[in-house]
Amino acid sequence: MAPPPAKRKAPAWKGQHPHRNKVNATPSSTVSVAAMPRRPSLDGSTTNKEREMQAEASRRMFSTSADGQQAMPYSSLDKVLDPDLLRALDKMGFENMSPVQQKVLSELPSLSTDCLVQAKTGTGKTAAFLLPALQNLLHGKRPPKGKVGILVICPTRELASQIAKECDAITACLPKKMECHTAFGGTARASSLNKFLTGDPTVLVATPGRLDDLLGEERVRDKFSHLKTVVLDEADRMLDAGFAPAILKILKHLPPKSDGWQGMCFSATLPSGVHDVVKCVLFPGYVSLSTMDPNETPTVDRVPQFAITVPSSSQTFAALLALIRHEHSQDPTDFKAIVFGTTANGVGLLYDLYRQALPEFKVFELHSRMNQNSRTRTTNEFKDATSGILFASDVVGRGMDFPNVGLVIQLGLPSAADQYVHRVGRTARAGKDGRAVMILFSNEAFFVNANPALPIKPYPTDLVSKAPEYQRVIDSALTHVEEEAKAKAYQAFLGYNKTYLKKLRLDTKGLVQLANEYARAMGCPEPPLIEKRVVGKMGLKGVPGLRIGTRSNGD
Ligand SMILES: Nc1ncnc2c1ncn2[C@@H]1O[C@H](COP(=O)(O)OP(=O)(O)OP(=O)(O)O)[C@@H](O)[C@H]1O
Repeated sequence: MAPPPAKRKAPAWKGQHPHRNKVNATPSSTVSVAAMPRRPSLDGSTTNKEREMQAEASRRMFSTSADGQQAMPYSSLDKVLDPDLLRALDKMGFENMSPVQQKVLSELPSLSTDCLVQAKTGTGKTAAFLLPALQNLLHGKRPPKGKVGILVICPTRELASQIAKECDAITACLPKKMECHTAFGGTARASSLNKFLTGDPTVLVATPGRLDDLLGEERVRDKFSHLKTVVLDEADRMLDAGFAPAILKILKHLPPKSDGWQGMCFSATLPSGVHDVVKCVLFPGYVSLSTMDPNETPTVDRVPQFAITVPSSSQTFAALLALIRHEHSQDPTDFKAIVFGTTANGVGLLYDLYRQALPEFKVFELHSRMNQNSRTRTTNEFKDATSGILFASDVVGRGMDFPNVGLVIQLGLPSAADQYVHRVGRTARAGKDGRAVMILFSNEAFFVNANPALPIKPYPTDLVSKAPEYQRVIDSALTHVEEEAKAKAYQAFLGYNKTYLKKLRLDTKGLVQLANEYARAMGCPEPPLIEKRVVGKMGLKGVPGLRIGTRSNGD
């Protein structure tokens, strides 16, 4: 039986913090770095080469901290963080703190203070919330075995898995393994619940839907009786109209805030109203930290951003093909790109189409119409890929860390400017460079002028005039795409754009005409059939141009 781990020294940070006076709230500046290595594997183990590459990236990625001074090495926190956490960070190649990590670890009155933290995409917020929470667990009153000490809630399944892997890497050197469990939809409820109930889930990373479902059981609620920290990652998204009801229900099932658990809210975008909604998680008097100047562009400084406007939706496919070919010709080495579409079925169509139109590229698809196993497999494959094109919906629009993505393309209107920022944040991560291009058709072009804070410029090369030569490739590729896939994309196009009629300056008749143009662009000889009940649900009953009926192999 190994001797019990030596009693851990109380952290020096309870006294004067060695760095507190050196860091203030001026915006960070970061420099581009060499390619980021493959991420540490699940247990945090990395080969020496990978570790050195990450360390090199760390040295250069955050060569200036949030206040323009030299970034602090983690080795300087030997009196702040547990030595086993520091050892794991060293193995992961986290040699210097990122600006947000430095702020959180050196500016909070204590590591158990409630905080609202804003930092640009790809700058290490995950470790910035895991480290204080884990330090408190290791050096505070540890919850009894089997009880949850840290609860992290995030918007998507893939992000929950990613945060759990980072937690496993950071705790990999602890003398006693710290279990980090996940709870999200699409996975077998019974088996993951059984593991959770019989295991020692010191950390749980969950999406709201599944967590809310599980908390309906008394035996699950009992596991949270000694909760120490609750983190909302992508906090503005977690507290928006979509997720807030589930978050409030979850909080009702947890011990009351008066029990003293720490709340932490993190995001790259924090709209002004966020201060009203974080009250459900943060104590009054919580500390706000930001590595961004209020007037700074919300996207990562180094990312040149462009927009291409095509006359109508029928030129979108050819314009996208021209753009990918042009961007690849400018930087053919390790060409790794993400193309965001607006709906799952629209993304599925893009994947089917460009697999044919771009046979020399490895293409991937990720969206909510796929089963979880396929989503997980594709996520891991694209994380490890050195090149390829991922066609994705917003299921990976926030938080997801795909190393070395050099280009993000967005087709169609993002749901909001903040979503645009998060999508762009899938490139230029960890200090690396990146580029971002939007392809909009004329009705959507208002987005650029409506968001002057976004540094979006016209794309420097005229691709629209080249579209006809690419249209031939698209037309040929479309002959290999199933009619049902086109019909689903057509229906999704109607449903998505119906919510933006006012912004698109369209009436329902104009919307159907636009959708029918899109159908022609997909090579449909006539608009696909759409069921009467679907037309009714969309509020398009009686609008001319629709073909009402049941498709032979439709849903
Ligand atoms: N101190 C560090 N040294 C080296 N690499 C780091 C450091 N901190 C984070 N990284 C790496 O930087 C990348 C981005 O980290 P992370 O995903 O936590 O960013 P984020 O700020 O949460 O991004 P987003 O806003 O998109 O959620 C990851 O690959 C992570 O491993």
